[in-house]
Amino acid sequence: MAPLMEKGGVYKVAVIGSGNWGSVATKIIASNTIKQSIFHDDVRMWVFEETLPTGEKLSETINKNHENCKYLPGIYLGSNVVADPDLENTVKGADMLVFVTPHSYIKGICKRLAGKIKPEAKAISLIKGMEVKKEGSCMISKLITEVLGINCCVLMGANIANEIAEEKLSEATIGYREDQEVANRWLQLFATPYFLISIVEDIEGVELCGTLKNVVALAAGLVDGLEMGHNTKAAIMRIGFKEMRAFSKLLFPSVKNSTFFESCGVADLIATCFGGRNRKVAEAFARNRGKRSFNDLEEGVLQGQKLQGVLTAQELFEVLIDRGWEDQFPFFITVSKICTMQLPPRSILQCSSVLNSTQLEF
Ligand SMILES: NC(=O)C1=CN([C@@H]2O[C@H](COP(=O)(O)OP(=O)(O)OC[C@H]3O[C@@H](n4cnc5c(N)ncnc54)[C@H](O)[C@@H]3O)[C@@H](O)[C@H]2O)C=CC1
Ligand SMILES: O=C(CO)COP(=O)(O)O
Repeated sequence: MAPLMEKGGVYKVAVIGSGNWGSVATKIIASNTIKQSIFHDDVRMWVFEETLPTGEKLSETINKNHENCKYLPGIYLGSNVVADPDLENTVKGADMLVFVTPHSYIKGICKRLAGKIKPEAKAISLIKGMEVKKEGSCMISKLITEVLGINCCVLMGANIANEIAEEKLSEATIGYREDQEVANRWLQLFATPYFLISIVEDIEGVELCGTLKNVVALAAGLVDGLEMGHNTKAAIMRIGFKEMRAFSKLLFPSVKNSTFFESCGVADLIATCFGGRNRKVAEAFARNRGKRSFNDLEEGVLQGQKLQGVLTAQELFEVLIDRGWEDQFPFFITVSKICTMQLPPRSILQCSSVLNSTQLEF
């Protein structure tokens, strides 16, 4: 296999995205590039530019204070992080591209980048979501590969960004297809003593775990908002986990059972159902008895950060209907109908008994 770069070369890293996780990922990467001679010290981070209430531009304050005061306040990113509002300039000459934006924006970003990146560049997606097209569903890593023509791995896991920002111990999973050498290079870029990473050859399994757990987290938040207690929440998580696995294996028969027991699987499900933003906004939704929409609550509760689960639930609904699988996934169907206010939050409790009675095995 050809080496990723000539020996003695320096890999230049660019991060596309600078939200909550994007900023933490950049901090981790910047702490590693400065220590390891195979990487170029500077890490360029694309900022979707915005003007702060002070009148300053977000990218300018990041470069001045080495802190993302909007999406990750109080955390030093590293003096080798360069915030850049110019997308094309951010990726210029980069050998390693880290994609970490809300999934709804990624297609537009990739289209803008087509033909502007090094042909031999490698990518990794930290994005938890999928794209639904007329021809069927498409994982984000595949979309990146298709539009940019480059290899793309994924990194998913129980990774509540604010906790990793404080360097509290966490694990993550890198998923790859065929080229383990590339996956190892990504591990070198991300691993730290507080961020422990395993590698699995099951890119779809890893990415679907990261994507689908956001829908289960919404259900967990609904249960919290309905004040149903720990047993009900555990039941909802178990049923959701079962549908995650069944759906993943129906969509990609190559998905491995073992992937669900990596950090990207059961661990991320637990972390997100207890500490994530999807859970938080869904709890507020249930407390408001479904009278305020998710969009409305997202704006107020997250202040610029974005939910992935609601859009994913809708995308999942489309796939299930399109494939005629709706009867096999009552939990996913119910969550999506609650999100669009076709069903009240309490229906989450009814759908679990339906599923238990069907006893579907996958
Ligand atoms: N925050 C977390 O704890 C974790 C997040 N993730 C995943 O990382 C991905 C990115 O999430 P975060 O970094 O947390 O972002 P975020 O939700 O904190 O922030 C939203 C980001 O979207 C940007 N944005 C707004 N409008 C835009 C537009 N029109 N075009 C492009 N960008 C726009 C904002 O500038 C901001 O950077 C998501 O897929 C999420 O599921 C994964 C693990 C942990
Ligand atoms: O993916 C996450 C943790 O691994 C974060 O989930 P939320 O987007 O629900 O905060």
